[in-house]
Amino acid sequence: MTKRRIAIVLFNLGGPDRPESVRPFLVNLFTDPAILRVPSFVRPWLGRIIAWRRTRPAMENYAILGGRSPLLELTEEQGRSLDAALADDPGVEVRSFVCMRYWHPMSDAAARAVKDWAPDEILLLPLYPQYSTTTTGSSVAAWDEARRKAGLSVPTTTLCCWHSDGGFAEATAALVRDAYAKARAELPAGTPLRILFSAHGLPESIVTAGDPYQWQVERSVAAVVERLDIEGLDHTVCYQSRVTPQKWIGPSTEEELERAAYDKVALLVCPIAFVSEHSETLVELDVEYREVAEKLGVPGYFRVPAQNSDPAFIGALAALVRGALGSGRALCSFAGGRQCPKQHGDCPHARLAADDRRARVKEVA
Ligand SMILES: C=CC1=C(C)c2cc3[nH]c(cc4nc(cc5[nH]c(cc1n2)c(C)c5CCC(=O)O)C(CCC(=O)O)=C4C)c(C)c3C=C
Ligand SMILES: [Fe+2]
Ligand SMILES: [Fe+2]
Repeated sequence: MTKRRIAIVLFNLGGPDRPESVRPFLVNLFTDPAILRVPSFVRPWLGRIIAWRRTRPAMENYAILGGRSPLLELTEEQGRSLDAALADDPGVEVRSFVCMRYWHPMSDAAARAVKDWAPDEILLLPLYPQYSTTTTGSSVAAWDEARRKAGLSVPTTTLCCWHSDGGFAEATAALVRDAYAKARAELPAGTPLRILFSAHGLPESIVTAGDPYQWQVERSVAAVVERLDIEGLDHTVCYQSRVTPQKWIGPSTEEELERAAYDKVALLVCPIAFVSEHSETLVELDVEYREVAEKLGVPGYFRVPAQNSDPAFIGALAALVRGALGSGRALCSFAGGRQCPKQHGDCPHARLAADDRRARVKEVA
């Protein structure tokens, strides 16, 4: 029996592979219309200026990691683990391809590699659990352009988001449970412990324009907390990595460090929007925020590791792949495996999130 060949395209952001790549990587990022929302005649100039200004702090961060981001290796390993998890599935032959948005391998190279492999079907799988126009939306748009250029026309399913997926929530809860127990064992008896679910921030204007990301982050946290099932658990959601002067969604992770110092509670920080280690976990959370927490006198600072190729997490991805195969449509795991009838950014869940956000903005005003 011939097997159906399935290409899984793993989307992630990408990161510089050496110090000289930092500036062009940042130029790619800040000239993306999904990131810099200004008229198109201004964007190439303004994007380059912002990238120029961001280069030095970014280089300092990557220097701590040996001058490069570990994201590509970790994503490739996730791909190999996913292929291994699906290797014995009957009737299909699966191969993962990494497709980064702002540094190599980017969409053009990924589309060519997929075409050379000649799949019967393609599954676009963002390694972002929550949908944002700035991440998954941008990657899907870049992929679509690249696959057209490559002359690749194969039935394609897009998994738009999997923020509340049970397998993802359970795998994440298991990592949190383990780190929580270790933190408790290290802390003096009676020291209160709070979990900070720290997600990448977004400019507030992007969220009020209807981006469902913040709403989906809150759904992810609720799904993990439900599975943790710890009585009276002290936890909160906060947002890190602000890099532009506009107002970003909050509370910021820095504000939460201050509140923890004031409340005299130790912190366990859990990245909730990244499923791999990279500069924003290894430098921002592990070095910068730890230093701030120590200076502020927070009585303890611990971190939950990112999922990387954790077997339970890879198992959850494999289950998502099995559920999505063969639909040939845009899917949203939040719809319980049913397809989103509209474009990814316009799915009913995105609208639901936007309505919810507007209601909250009105409440505050
Ligand atoms: C306006 C700027 C940015 C928005 C909006 C944004 C959204 C966003 N990003 C991630 C995940 C990652 N971001 C990474 C790096 C990175 N992101 C920005 C800016 C925005 N991101 C910059 C300038 C950088 C470069 C690093 C730096 O200068 O500090 C990375 C990769 C990091 C690595 O190790 O290579 C990831 C992953 C999410 C999930 C998100 C919104 C939902
Ligand atoms: Fe980012
Ligand atoms: Fe949806």
